[in-house]
Amino acid sequence: MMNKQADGDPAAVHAHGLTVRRGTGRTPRTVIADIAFDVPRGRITGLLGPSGCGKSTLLRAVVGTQAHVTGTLDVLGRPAGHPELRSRIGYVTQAPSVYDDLTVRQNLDYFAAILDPGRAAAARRADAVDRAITDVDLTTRAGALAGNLSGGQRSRVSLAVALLGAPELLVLDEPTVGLDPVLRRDLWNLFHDIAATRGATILVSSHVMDEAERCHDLLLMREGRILAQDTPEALRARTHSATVEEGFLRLVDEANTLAAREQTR
Ligand SMILES: Nc1ncnc2c1ncn2[C@@H]1O[C@H](COP(=O)(O)OP(=O)(O)OP(=O)(O)O)[C@@H](O)[C@H]1O
Repeated sequence: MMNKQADGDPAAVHAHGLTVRRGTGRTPRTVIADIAFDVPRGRITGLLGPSGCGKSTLLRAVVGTQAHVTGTLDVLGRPAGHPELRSRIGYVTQAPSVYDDLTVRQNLDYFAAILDPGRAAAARRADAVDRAITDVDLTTRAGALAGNLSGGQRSRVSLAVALLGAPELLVLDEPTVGLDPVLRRDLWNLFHDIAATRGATILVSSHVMDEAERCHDLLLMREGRILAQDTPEALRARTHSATVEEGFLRLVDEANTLAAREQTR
């Protein structure tokens, strides 16, 4: 069954009874356990949680690169991993896939040629590359070797690659990791610009709780489970907390108390 948003549009991502096991051998470990959530279209949803809670695994499941996924996982109206989704999703992994010995523009030309091959598509490819470079604000660095860029600029090249096919859904795995506060702020402003101008849905993970305040919607994750799905404002109000981080910690304490009670029954 496809889930509907409040305005009647199907959610960009709909998960129900979603379980993921990882590891080789006879007994792969359950790292995501029977979760349900929705990612609304046209908004920025932050997937927040501590290191190792399963964020990358969940994002890999959404883009269709994760094995041992069971349950319902619909993405843009298709089951995750459907071939039709390849051109509709942009995915930026934690390790930026940028060639250091190519310039920014050459990197983009290369990936554009894979996405939209053939001589007949040359003009369309050039437009897509120009637009992606402009969108990530790297016009003045288009001729620079990727190996000579700063960490923040390299992240923006990765993002530009993901934007090439004009994706409806952008999946970003901890894009701000290792960046200083100014670069992190700039990148978050860029995500908002992209969501607003391209109308794209953005699903972005982070383990830095203050980044939660920058999202429209939140999925708070802990130990392979969704602890809460809410807007930052609603979460703060519901948990009587000044920040999302404080609210998250309250929910963790509540979950721990509940689990302890269950155990003593
Ligand atoms: N290739 C793998 N084989 C087996 N287990 C794995 C593998 N990769 C990750 N895991 C386990 O799956 C769990 C979730 O890992 P995952 O990388 O999804 O977490 P994360 O929240 O993205 O962490 P981080 O913020 O550090 O990137 C962890 O317990 C991890 O040890």
